[in-house]
Amino acid sequence: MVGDWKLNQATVVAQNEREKQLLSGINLTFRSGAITLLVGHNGSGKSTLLETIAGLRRLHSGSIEQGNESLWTSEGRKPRLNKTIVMNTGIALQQSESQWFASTVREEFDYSLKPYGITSEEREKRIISAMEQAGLPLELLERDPWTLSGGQQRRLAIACLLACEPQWLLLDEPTAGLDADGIRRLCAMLDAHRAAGRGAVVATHDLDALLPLADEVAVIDGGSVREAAPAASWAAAHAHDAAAPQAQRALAQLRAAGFAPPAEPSGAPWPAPRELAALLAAQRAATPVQAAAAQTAAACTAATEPPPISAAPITTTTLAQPNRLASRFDPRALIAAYLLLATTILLQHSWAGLAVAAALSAAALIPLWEQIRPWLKAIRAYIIMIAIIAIIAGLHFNPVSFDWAPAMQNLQRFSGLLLVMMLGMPLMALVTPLRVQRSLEQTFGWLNRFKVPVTQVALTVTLIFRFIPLLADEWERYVKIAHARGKATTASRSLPFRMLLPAMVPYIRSLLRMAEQMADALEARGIGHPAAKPTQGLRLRFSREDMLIVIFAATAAAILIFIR
Ligand SMILES: Nc1ncnc2c1ncn2[C@@H]1O[C@H](COP(=O)(O)OP(=O)(O)OP(=O)(O)O)[C@@H](O)[C@H]1O
Repeated sequence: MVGDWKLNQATVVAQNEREKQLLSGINLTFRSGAITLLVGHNGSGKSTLLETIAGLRRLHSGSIEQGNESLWTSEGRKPRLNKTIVMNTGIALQQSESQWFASTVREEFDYSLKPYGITSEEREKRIISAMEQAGLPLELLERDPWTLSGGQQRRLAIACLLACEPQWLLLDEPTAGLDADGIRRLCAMLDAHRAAGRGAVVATHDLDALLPLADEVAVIDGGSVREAAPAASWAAAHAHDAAAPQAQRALAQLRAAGFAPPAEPSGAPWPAPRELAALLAAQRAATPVQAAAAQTAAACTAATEPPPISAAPITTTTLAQPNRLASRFDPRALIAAYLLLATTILLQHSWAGLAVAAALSAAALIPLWEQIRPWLKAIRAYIIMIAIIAIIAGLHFNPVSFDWAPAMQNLQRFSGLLLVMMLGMPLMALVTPLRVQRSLEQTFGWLNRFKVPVTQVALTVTLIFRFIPLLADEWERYVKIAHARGKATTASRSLPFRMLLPAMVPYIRSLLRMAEQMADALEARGIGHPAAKPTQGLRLRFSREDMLIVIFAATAAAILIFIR
């Protein structure tokens, strides 16, 4: 039997917004030989917590231990994951059905089992047993995993985990997409896992299926633990709230309006559904239609609000802030400013010109530092690449010497490009795809008269714009999957070289699928229909701030042309 998981003041911040806490000060113990459910609203932090326990997210502060061993070790230059714990733990991420790396189901098992170095007989035995437990016919072993149905892929994800026989299972929404038989098998598997003295932490909204099986429940809210209790007592006190918050609010309103008797301390905490329906019908009959509708709407709104927090307080930084920056500026001002600066930077042929361009770019970028931060690694890689290219350009081998002129020429050309790229980086965060589409339609709509397909071009540009950040997100997802399945011990974002290629191939396949979906989206949104109307609901207006941006860019461009 392995040790319990202990989280001590575990805090995690968003990778690209370090002031945003995703988990704050989590103190929890997950008992070995027990099943713990993580419950909470959408976005409360359950997946983040599971990924943090699995070492797929770095801790900002605090510690995580399994038994007496720490999850993170700092031997050597960089923090690494504890190999024993990594091998003990199996995680199924939220979209575990879209994680395939190999061309057949059998090879998927091989990929998952590779880090364990078991014999081929043992491997075969485990594969067959896992397929049977998951209810998958053995003839599927030679099929391409992507051709299985959604539910079969879910079952396969669980089967791949089972084959590794981990001591700890971390499951994110494991019942999603499973039919009744799949859920029954999952519960039986969890039961057997626990009976063998092993532990599981399961993030779920499916209390009907999993609460009867659970030993403990931890309620996550706003990245903090709101409550942790034995499952039986939690179910007695809260199951009704979790299962039917809307109905509970409606009952409270019925009581307040005198349509339902007040709750009696010794009576049932909850009326039977039939009784509640009868009370609602009585209230409807007595209340004018509009007032009843308003009351129902209020009940629904209240039901979506998170409940008050009784334990660890949430700081304002843990709450998601709407991206106001993206709707602050007119995309036309930003694009015009970018084009003015980028063109005049590329015209510079002297170091003095580049230095002035760098100073002007810095003036524009310093207020946007938070939007540049996610790109820092890419910028560093580009600078290293420029240096290498310059050295190669200057090197002569016969005889060995270094010619500074071509080296500096290359350095100058690529430095200008770096400034242009850096100015473009924050643009993604400063505009939304819809606003870009609207700005193109509003500016060039008059060309429709001359049969120029402005709407179609605007929609295409917009979707491409939307596609670019998805590339990075999808890569990050595959890195996480490769990390978890390959049992890497490096810090979660840096994949060991040997795992890069296996992650690359499915990533490219996934991009192709996304491109197909984009083409479908284009058609669905009217790209092939000339009668389709542009998005008229939004009217962009040039503000004083937009004007200032353009004036700053025009002045900078004039200076750059002058010194060129
Ligand atoms: N890399 C990130 N950068 C910024 N915010 C993030 C990042 N990853 C997660 N979040 C935010 O952290 C919060 C918690 O997300 P998480 O996926 O853990 O929620 P969850 O409880 O699993 O939700 P669900 O029930 O919908 O699956 C969300 O508000 C999410 O937007």
